[in-house]
Amino acid sequence: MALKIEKLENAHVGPCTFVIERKECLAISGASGSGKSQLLRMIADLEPHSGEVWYDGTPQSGMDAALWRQNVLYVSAESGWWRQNVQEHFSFRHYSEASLLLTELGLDAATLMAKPVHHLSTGERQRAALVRALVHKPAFLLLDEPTSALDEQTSALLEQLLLKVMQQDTGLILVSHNVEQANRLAHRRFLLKNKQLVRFEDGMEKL
Ligand SMILES: Nc1ncnc2c1ncn2[C@@H]1O[C@H](COP(=O)(O)OP(=O)(O)OP(=O)(O)O)[C@@H](O)[C@H]1O
Repeated sequence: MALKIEKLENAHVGPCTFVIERKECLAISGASGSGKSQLLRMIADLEPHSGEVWYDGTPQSGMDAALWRQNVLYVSAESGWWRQNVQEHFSFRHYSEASLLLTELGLDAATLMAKPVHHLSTGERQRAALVRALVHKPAFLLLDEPTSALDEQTSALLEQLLLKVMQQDTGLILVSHNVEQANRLAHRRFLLKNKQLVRFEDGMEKL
């Protein structure tokens, strides 16, 4: 039950090759513009690329794109919303689970669900976007700076939730500038440098 990334490459990043198992967290850091988001977006099949990604033995090129993105789900730091109110982005069958998750993230679920998206704060929108992804129970979750708009206390709630999600069989690829957060969550850390992923441990590049 793994996601295998093989020689994945576009003009901005790669070729990158690595494997991540479910229940595992792999953190990627790197300078602004080094290609972290591009890498996640290629893995989620949201950017043209060469190379291949395999999900539990099935290649990305052999799976319907919508199904792929449900299993290998990218959550951007700046989420897109397409309807007026938050609750319109959740199907009825996901509503109670979404409410529980929003509460775990320190939000008043009923109030937030009823709000127009454009009335949410940046941090509220960021948490709601994560919940919108989690209700689909992805096998692998690709998180792009998931706490960039959150205070320390709320970030801790989100990290607790991510640990729980991992225990429930989801693999995480976490892009984060927050070293402490990467150390708390990740089993392995990588640095993206000169378009390549370099193993990174104890603040040192590992050859
Ligand atoms: N749609 C696009 N068209 C052209 N170039 C792009 C596009 N998106 C990203 N790039 C370029 O690709 C490179 C990598 O961008 P990317 O967003 O992956 O960086 P990042 O490491 O995630 O940066 P940050 O930490 O600032 O979010 C940058 O040079 C960026 O300008």
